Amino acid sequence: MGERSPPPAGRRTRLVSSLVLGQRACEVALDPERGALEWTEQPQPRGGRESCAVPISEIIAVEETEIDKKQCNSGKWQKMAKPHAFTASRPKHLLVYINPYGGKKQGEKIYEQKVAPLFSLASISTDVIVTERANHARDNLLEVNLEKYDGVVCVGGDGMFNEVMHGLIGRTQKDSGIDQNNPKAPLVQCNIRIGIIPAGSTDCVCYSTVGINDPVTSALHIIVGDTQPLDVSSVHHHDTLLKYFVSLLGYGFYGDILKDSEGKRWMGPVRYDLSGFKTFLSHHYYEGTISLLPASHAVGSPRDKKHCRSGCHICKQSKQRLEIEQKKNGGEIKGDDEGEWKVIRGKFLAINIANISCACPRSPKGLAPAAHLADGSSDLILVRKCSRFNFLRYLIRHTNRDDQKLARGESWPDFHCGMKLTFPSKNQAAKGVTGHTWPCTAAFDFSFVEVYRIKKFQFTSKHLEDGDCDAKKMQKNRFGHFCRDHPACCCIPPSSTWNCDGETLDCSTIEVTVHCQLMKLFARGIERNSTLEAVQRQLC
Ligand SMILES: Nc1ncnc2c1ncn2[C@@H]1O[C@H](COP(=O)(O)OP(=O)(O)OP(=O)(O)O)[C@@H](O)[C@H]1O
Repeated sequence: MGERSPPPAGRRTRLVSSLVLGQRACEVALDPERGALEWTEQPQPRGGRESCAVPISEIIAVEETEIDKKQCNSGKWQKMAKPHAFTASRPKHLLVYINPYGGKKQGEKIYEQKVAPLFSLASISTDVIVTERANHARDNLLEVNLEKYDGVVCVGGDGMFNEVMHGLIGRTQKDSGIDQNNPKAPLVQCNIRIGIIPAGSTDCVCYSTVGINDPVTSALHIIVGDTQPLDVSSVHHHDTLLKYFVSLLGYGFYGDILKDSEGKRWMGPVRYDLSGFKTFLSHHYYEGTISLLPASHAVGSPRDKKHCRSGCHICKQSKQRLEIEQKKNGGEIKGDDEGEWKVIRGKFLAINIANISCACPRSPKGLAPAAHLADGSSDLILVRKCSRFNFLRYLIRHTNRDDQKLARGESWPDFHCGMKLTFPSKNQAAKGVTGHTWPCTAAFDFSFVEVYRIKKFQFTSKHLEDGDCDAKKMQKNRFGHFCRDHPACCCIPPSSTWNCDGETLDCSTIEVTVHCQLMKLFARGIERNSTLEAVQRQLC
């Protein structure tokens, strides 16, 4: 480096040099205007010239060699004098929590073999804590001196991320004197970013925010200091905070599956398939009253095809509109000024609130394909009482093609985090197996399914509205007579359980509030032309 080429008219000086890549000679240029390092092959006698560029902000380390040295294969990577100089957002010091028991118990190995060497190459120093019990990371975050860290990394699955998130949100509110038990309290945004190194069973949050479950990709997002804001919802029972969630809050079908699977932990992930099958057969519905506050600020709808992608303009616009709305209300979240509540009563097989798409490798589109990561809203999906056959069609349709064709070789839904889709084998495709045609186009188009984009939500189970005496009557009926509607179990349970990001909640009466961009991740959202985009395109 060091040679200067004459600057093209109207452009700033570029730093130009040459580089030998194997047998090929390249011209290398540092272009400050584009913020890119470009290299172009010298023109070949037979023509053809390849050009590549990498954003300067994504360079992790530089190898330094002596100019006249013919052989430069020392393999020694030099750390740059100012390794963090490229962008101010790069982390220098990280706090890392590893769950040694998450997923296939590979957390420590994944971190040591795939992530730690990259952090070291990028001159990032770390304090590593291997957790010794559940909630170790959460409790530690409530006390540790966070000022010296530029980010927190969790190595594990969704449960581990949830723990770290609860620790950071709790710590931020505690430091700011905010009462988390007050459902109307405006929570303070957490400024410290979380990086997720996927090492769990599902890793839905990582998949929905990065587009792939790959420890190296996640490590690179952390190193280059990417930032992805993320909405978080709080769940209260009267004046008590129950939990926060970022992906799914489900009542009825998904709550019952989780409840049933709890006693089968020893079976591993297959327990969800078994409990799912059992819950599907029992076909329980639950009565209750839903009150929802539509997300009037949100641009778009749960039915549109504008999926949340890197640098999403829908998230940006929605946040701006929400801020204007809140300023109009004097910066406070006040009851009536926020909009008109809608009340829905009925019998439901499933009530799902999705903060994000809930995509995962087994369900690449997710439960709510159009849900956004940071628009201050959630997608509410109500599945009203319907026949078992129709409910199965709905479950299968979740990972179905939108063009009215059921995926060829369709299979039983995957109940763990979404629905399973089976593609035809090459042989089947060659034989022209094309699948069936159903009368509806997408999961949300069934007459018994309703979807809303919301910012607040309340639910009261019918047995609580009617008073405890009705619940007692139902308990009595349990052994009294055969239940016509529910032959599988002989009675209707008075209420289901809420499945809150994979954990059960004890209360059925709850209040949910979406907090716009409460958290920040080391991620950049799903990029266009990513692996996930390719899979999703295949599905549409
Ligand atoms: N040392 C530990 N011993 C026991 N449990 C732990 C420990 N560290 C963390 N946990 C708990 O283990 C639970 C599950 O962990 P994690 O999410 O990493 O894996 P997983 O359940 O296999 O993956 P996923 O949540 O993606 O399905 C978390 O709720 C976390 O609180």
